[in-house]
Amino acid sequence: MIEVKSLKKSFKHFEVLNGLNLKVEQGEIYGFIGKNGAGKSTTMNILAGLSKPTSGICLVGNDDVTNIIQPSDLDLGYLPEDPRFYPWLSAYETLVYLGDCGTHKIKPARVHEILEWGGLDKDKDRRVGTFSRGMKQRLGICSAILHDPSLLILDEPSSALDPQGRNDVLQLIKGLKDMGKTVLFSSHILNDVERVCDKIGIIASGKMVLEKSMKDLEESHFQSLYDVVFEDKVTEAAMNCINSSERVLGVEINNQAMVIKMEDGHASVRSLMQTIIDNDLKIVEFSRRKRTLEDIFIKEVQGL
Ligand SMILES: Nc1ncnc2c1ncn2[C@@H]1O[C@H](COP(=O)(O)OP(=O)(O)OP(=O)(O)O)[C@@H](O)[C@H]1O
Repeated sequence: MIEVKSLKKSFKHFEVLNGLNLKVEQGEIYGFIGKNGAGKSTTMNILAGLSKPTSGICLVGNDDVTNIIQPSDLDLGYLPEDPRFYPWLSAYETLVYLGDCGTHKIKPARVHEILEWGGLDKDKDRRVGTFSRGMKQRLGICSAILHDPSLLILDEPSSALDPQGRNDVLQLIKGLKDMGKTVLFSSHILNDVERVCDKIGIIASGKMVLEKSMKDLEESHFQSLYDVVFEDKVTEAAMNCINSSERVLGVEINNQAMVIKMEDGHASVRSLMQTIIDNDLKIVEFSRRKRTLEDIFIKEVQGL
């Protein structure tokens, strides 16, 4: 759906994108993350046909956006970082107005359908100037989807919102996937990205430093550390037994909670379990520690 290769963009002598590669498959929710000023909006503006790259390939669907003359010809919906609306118009009037602007003339029935989908049907006659940030952001997503595009590019759709507002927006993003849409969205809130994305891309120093599906990421970022909580305090003898058992590299204990560092490989857990059973220790919790997206993000952008 989106294929970006060796994308470069400079503002006068200031190089923001320095050979960025990015690939979004059809039907995917893609989380685009990076530090402030990393170049996320710059990339998204180019993809939406709103800005020209210095060089590189940028395909969106069947269109080469580097040559696009009229951005509204593209089969995509775009939500800018800070969407603005006429405060004196109601939500309904806003969508009717926007629906009348482009090449597609949107019918009132579609406006009602989209307002209902965005959870704004009850507030459709209220002036947008009285809307909360969360409502404005939902209206922004409704505006982006009004003409039923295949791809949605959403610049920080949830970042300025409270937990309820973020949850509402994330639910809408999931709803877009259920409709078969492809979504590329940027965010600073890594927890939001983890909740809804199929794939993530981390941009740093003008390049993509990591691009992986969440599934691959989860598998490759498991650590060989196990957190075990026992029902009773572990005796020194039992602890020594675990510590000296096959494939255990180290043990830390704090009352009933133990952190066990193992050699890599699935067989390790079986031998650890056997040692625990042999020592007649009752387990309350047993989990493998995973690096969070935040750990991964910090590691990838560190020192660049
Ligand atoms: N029109 C412009 N002229 C000059 N510099 C620009 C222009 N647009 C963006 N920049 C600069 O390019 C860099 C990347 O900006 P961009 O908005 O793409 O970053 P971002 O990753 O979206 O950041 P944020 O998360 O803060 O929104 C920034 O240093 C910004 O100041």
